[in-house]
Amino acid sequence: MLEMHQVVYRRQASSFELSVPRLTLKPGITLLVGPNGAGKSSLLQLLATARFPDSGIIRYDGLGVERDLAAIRARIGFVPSGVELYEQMTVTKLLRYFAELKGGLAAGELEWLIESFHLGDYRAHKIKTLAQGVRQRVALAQAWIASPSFLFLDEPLNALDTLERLHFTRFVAAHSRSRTIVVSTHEMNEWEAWADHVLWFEEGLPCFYGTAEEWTEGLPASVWTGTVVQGAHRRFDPAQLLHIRPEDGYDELRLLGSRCPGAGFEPALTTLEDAYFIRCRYRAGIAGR
Ligand SMILES: Nc1ncnc2c1ncn2[C@@H]1O[C@H](COP(=O)(O)OP(=O)(O)OP(=O)(O)O)[C@@H](O)[C@H]1O
Repeated sequence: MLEMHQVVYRRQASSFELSVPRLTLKPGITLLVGPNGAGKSSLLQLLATARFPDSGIIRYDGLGVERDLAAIRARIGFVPSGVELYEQMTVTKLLRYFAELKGGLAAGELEWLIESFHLGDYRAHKIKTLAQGVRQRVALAQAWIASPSFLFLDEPLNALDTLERLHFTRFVAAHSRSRTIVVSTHEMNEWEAWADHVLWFEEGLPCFYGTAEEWTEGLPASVWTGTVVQGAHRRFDPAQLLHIRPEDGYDELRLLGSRCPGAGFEPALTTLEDAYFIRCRYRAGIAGR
């Protein structure tokens, strides 16, 4: 359990302020979403103890940084955005080095990391020679050293190819039980099947935290799919339109609306990303904002 209480953090050399009055993050996968500059990376840096708040408290299963920083850090795995790795080290040496910082490798752990993150072909390769996606896999692998209870992943799918994205999201899901994992992402669709909770940030403030079901329920609009004659989509507000697929003589539409947009339309399942669009578009109409 991860608890934040009256946390305020002001970013130096900018007017940005992050403020979390009260928030308890539950075990499982929490998707951290919000626009550029909302404070997602800043929040993850605070949670990972890479930065400290100006005021307020963060507790990790009851432990606080003022007394138990080393013990807390030993239980955290962190992948910052744009992570920098030691370019001259080989993959094996780098993983061993990160493991030393966390108290050493358990028996078989190095092999498990190399296998889990598909790094077998790169053991003896220097970091500077690796493609971006392979570097990212090394960055992800180091976060799993020592089986952390808390994982903070800043846009972890960046640079991964399509198959590796699927592999990684499945891997995280398979290892999310009894861990608190916070994943910042602009790609909600890729986490659709695995997200337990959603945390929405805007301008340094949390404006929603709840289960994935709560995120998609009770919204002021739904998603509708249907067909219209070609060009007729122009009668809809462009902000409502999610997809337009031109077919032979007609357009297939997917759009947001508080009621059925007309004959030939039917309700569609609201995805996590749809709910994000709805919440942004109808913000003023959503209670609790
Ligand atoms: N290195 C920096 N120096 C000074 N200010 C910064 C720096 N990085 C971010 N900021 C400020 O902090 C604010 C929050 O940035 P942050 O990176 O936490 O947002 P974010 O939600 O992660 O954005 P993105 O989706 O683009 O990654 C930014 O608007 C910016 O003003």
